[in-house]
Amino acid sequence: MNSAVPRYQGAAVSAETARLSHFIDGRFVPAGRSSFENRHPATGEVINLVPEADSAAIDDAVKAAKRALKGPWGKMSEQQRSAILRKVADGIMARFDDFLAAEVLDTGKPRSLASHIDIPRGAANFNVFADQVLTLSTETFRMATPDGAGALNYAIRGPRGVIAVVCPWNLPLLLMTWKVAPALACGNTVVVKPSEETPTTATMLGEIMNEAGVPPGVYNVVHGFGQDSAGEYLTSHPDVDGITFTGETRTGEAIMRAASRGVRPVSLELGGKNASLVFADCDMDKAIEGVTRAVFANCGQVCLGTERVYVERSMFAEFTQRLKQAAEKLKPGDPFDASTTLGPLISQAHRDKVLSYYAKAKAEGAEIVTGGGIPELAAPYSTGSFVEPTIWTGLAEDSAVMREEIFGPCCNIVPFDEEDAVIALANDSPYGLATSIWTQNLTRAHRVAAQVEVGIAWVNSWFLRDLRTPFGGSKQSGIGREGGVHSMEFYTELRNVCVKL
Ligand SMILES: NC(=O)C1=CN([C@@H]2O[C@H](COP(=O)(O)OP(=O)(O)OC[C@H]3O[C@@H](n4cnc5c(N)ncnc54)[C@H](O)[C@@H]3O)[C@@H](O)[C@H]2O)C=CC1
Ligand SMILES: O=C(O)/C=C/C=C(\O)C(=O)O
Repeated sequence: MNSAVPRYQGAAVSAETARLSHFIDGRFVPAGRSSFENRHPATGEVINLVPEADSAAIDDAVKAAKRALKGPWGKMSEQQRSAILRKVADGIMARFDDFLAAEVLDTGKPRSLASHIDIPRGAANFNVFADQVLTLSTETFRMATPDGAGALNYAIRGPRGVIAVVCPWNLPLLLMTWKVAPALACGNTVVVKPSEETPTTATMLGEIMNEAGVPPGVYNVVHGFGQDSAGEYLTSHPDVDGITFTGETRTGEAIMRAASRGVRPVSLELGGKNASLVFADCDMDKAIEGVTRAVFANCGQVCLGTERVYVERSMFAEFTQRLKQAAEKLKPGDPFDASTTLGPLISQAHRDKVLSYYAKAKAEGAEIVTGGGIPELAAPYSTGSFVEPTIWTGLAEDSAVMREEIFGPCCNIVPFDEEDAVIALANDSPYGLATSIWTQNLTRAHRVAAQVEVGIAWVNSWFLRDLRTPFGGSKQSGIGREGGVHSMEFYTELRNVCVKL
């Protein structure tokens, strides 16, 4: 056990203040130009100190990753890599409680949520891509040649090389492993830059990688911020061969600019301003349950979440009333308490941003159905970054609150009369990530799903994920798709071999 990895005993928030390390070349390395505090969003208490990588530390990590491509990792068969990835998945499950406590401390999300979604998905990502790599195929073409003998073309796949993995804070382990697992399955090596808000589980995974037999240098973790810090140093490092990023659209633009130097490929999963379309012929109970999750799960900090709810006019009043009741049932507080259903926002800075939209909604003439402020909580949660779940009606389509990604537990509900009109409203957004459609008329469901300009259209569900399916956004919500074979496409380089017979 390396002392650089904190051990979490479950719910002790203030008891443990540890110092995290980078994980470079199979070792925990505390180097950096300075360190910064990582705080528990539910209370504001410091949970660990994190080193900020300077450009020399980033260079060490990238060089280690480059060397590892030529070492035992580069010589392993798909079967060997697949077996190792399964051990990584088993390792996460064996330390489930440690990962769970670390994720809850870093994010403040309810334990019940992280134990159902974040940690199991962290393990599942490794198992899915351990399978996927074993069934990966390529094309073959036989061609005619003037001498009549012909030629045979076949494609082979190889790893792209060193992949930079830049991650956000909303689903830290889940989103990081969603990229690391396929990258490793395809034989790449990675340098991960977790969000400065949630550095712990990526660091802990280093220990699991060592135990599973992942050779040194294959998985590296460096800590720090974005611009003029670890994120920028990493994405502009000339020995990085590809960059995968999930986060805000503006950051995606900066990363594309960095990737353009040296013409490196990027995979970007960016922001959203997603709509739920609720038709009068829906199953109301299911629609309320699904839209409640889509708006408020993870305190609204999910790129796939809904911030615009369009409801057919005949049921608008009842739906609004029932969503209000569901929002008011959410219970903020200690994320380790089983009865807590609403965590805090990730930070005070993010709370300031969300509250600025609450103020804008008021200024833009919204009717506040519920919420709009900060909940009253007893210490120590009174110093956490909680906000009230909030519902508005009456906002104009061109208001800032209806156009911009807020990333908080809030939505505006709008009545509609016609199917075509609501599709046009849903599509009138610079983003194109996800939509959920609520109707029992299957013909309508297929018709609407085919017209919404998004990467993911759910019918009578939300966040129902088959990890083999294409995942990503259109318009300003991203470039490329990950998931199943689509991840394999991004994380491999194809070479055509043409053999003259
Ligand atoms: N999945 C999503 O759609 C997410 C959206 N957001 C939105 O983004 C807003 C800002 O949150 P942030 O955590 O600051 O997101 P962000 O997109 O700025 O940061 C995500 C990651 O990118 C890194 N980064 C930032 N600037 C960079 C740069 N120039 N070069 C390389 N790496 C860079 C960060 O250090 C972090 O690891 C939130 O308020 C929210 O609205 C945040 C997280 C996830
Ligand atoms: O892969 C998933 O199931 C979820 C992805 C969610 C995001 O990308 C996000 O919220 O940023």
